[in-house]
Amino acid sequence: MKKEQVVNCQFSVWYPLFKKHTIKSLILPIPQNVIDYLLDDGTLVVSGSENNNSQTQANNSDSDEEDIQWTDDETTTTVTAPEFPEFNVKVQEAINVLGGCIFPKLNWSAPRDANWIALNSSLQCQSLSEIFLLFKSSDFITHDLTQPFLHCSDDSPDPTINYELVLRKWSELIPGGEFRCFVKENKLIAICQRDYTQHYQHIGKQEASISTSILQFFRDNIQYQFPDEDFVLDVYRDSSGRVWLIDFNPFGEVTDSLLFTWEELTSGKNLTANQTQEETALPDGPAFRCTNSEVTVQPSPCLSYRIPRDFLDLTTGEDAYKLIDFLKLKRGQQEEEEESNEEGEEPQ
Ligand SMILES: Nc1ncnc2c1ncn2[C@@H]1O[C@H](COP(=O)(O)OP(=O)(O)OP(=O)(O)O)[C@@H](O)[C@H]1O
Ligand SMILES: [Mg+2]
Repeated sequence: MKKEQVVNCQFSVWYPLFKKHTIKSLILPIPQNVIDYLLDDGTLVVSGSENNNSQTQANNSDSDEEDIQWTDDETTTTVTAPEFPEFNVKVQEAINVLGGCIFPKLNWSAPRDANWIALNSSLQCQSLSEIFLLFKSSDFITHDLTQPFLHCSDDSPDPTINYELVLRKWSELIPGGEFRCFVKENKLIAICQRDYTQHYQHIGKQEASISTSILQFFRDNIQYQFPDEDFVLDVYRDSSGRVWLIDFNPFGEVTDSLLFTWEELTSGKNLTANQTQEETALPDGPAFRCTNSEVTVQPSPCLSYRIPRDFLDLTTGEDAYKLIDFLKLKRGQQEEEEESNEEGEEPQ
């Protein structure tokens, strides 16, 4: 994979070319101080909300009246969230233009690994502070900011990247309608169900018509129009059968090959489909793979980014037995420590 391929998959490169086939979106350049804030590990406090300010002021006036000294601990420092008033206004205006609810991305990635941290467990945002919370919690966003050219084979210096906040109008996409398409030398060679962790009955049944409509969409609107000849295309087939463009990704290791392997895709050899495809496959059409039965259902790959279930149960206090186990464990540890302290004492 070449650095130029990665550059070409940035949202602001492809969006102007394919605007009418995808979800309405707005792109805002990100100021350097905001990038610094996103990269700063220490500042977990989330800024960007005017509501936060007014709340803090109200609290301050309360405490003035009562004159309570909450803490005199010298080690306690108050971390205040940095504010970006101008950027905040621009983002809020853009969110309003897009109908009030948006899906946020950086040049390439969405914070898919961080949705569990959001109050609604979703990537739907209505303000900059919600976007910041997701971005600051996401390894995928950090990847875009720190190593966008990982796995590139050319030694040339890294191209300069202008970071941009992409705001996409929120759309309720049904996971069973999403497909990833692999394009090599301008030929659509493979199509895969995007959410391969689940079995969707309709996909297996409608394989031929899904394949035909995606191939038609590709030929009419994408082929020879993207600045590269190798790329990965994500599409959505809505309930009326219309195909929409969702995203472009580099043709290489950084992109998840789902039910195919990169070896198969790059060599083009053994690029066979599901066994069922034999009767339905288009001659010379793309190989099509989907999850065929409940047996092959897998856990979501993003689950590993979440905090362990036990932590969650303990913090919510929902599982009393886990709390008891935890306290027993703690007591056991204390007793062990006390014993070892006693043993370690030197006779006088
Ligand atoms: N506008 C939108 N509204 C709601 N959900 C969306 C929207 N755009 C994308 N999604 C959902 O989010 C998922 C990820 O979106 P997208 O492909 O843009 O992210 P990505 O970071 O590029 O992912 P990948 O790393 O797999 O390429 C999509 O599969 C879709 O389910
Ligand atoms: Mg993508």
